[in-house]
Amino acid sequence: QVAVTKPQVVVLATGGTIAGAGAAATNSASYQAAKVPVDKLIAGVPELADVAQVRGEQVFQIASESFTNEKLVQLGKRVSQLVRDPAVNGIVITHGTDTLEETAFFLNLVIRSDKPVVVVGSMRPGTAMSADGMLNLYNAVVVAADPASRGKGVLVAMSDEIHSGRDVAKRINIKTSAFGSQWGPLGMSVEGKTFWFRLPAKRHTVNSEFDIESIETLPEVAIVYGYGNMTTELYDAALRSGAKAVVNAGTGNGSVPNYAVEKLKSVRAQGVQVIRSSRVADGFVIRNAEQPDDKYDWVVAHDLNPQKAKILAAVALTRGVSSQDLQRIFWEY
Ligand SMILES: NC(=O)C[C@H](N)C(=O)O
Repeated sequence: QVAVTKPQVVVLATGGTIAGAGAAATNSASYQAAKVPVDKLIAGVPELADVAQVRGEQVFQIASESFTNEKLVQLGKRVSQLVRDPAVNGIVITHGTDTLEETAFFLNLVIRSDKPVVVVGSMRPGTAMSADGMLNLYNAVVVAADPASRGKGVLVAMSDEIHSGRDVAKRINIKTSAFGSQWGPLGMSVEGKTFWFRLPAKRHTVNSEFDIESIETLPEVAIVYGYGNMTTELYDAALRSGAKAVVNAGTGNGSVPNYAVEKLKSVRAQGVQVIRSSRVADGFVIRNAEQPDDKYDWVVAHDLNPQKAKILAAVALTRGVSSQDLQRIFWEY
């Protein structure tokens, strides 16, 4: 009998609700995130051994709202190291769901490998009734172990769906079906198998011009939320914070109130990039509509939500790009 070696999958644990614990089985929303260590998470799903040779590494133990740029860079460098190990077939990252879409997009931009990198979280702690973490983790390992997942960019496995790390966003915070993609999921995982329906059209991972190996820090990028009767002093605060770019999470098509235009022009005049994005959940900003972006030398975020636009701007600005180049990057990634 020939011994069949299973694919090697490394689970990098960072905390979140998937590692959370509550006082009672009825506590689906009140619990402490980032409590359960990675080995216990893996041991909790013995079926993982049918899919892959799985080993865990505890990178952080935090709720994802506490992720910082330093932690993003540290995690990215560890992923990059592991994917260059010929013995490793795929990576799973367990992560809190609050900023999961930011980390997944960041890795999608800077990991230069076609090996599957899959980010996963849960909406209920493992101690709750109908906890979703076990199946999500199982599905994530299935996706990471499957050669069919290669070359599709960083993926997110949540609630049986496989999403592109670029498109996916947390859309509701009280349901297990919390994540969705504006342009639909790429596929599904069902009973240990993956099913694919579409591919990402934007540049990612192996085709990216960015590489975590040459990134040591990320510049500050601030988001200013647009609303009726908004306080334009928020832009001043962004400048004081040392931001190299300001993402305007504008109303509608990234619109800017008439009383805020001069302020934003002065932000740009001080060498800070201005990126028009939309506060609409599935927003899509058209260049030179609402505001004359060519004239003001502003950039539009295309279909990226403000927090994704922040990630792309931070990665692009590690290179000190011009506003024209920044706009090209926003069309291409
Ligand atoms: N569902 C979760 O994971 C929420 C938690 N606050 C986190 O992002 O870590």
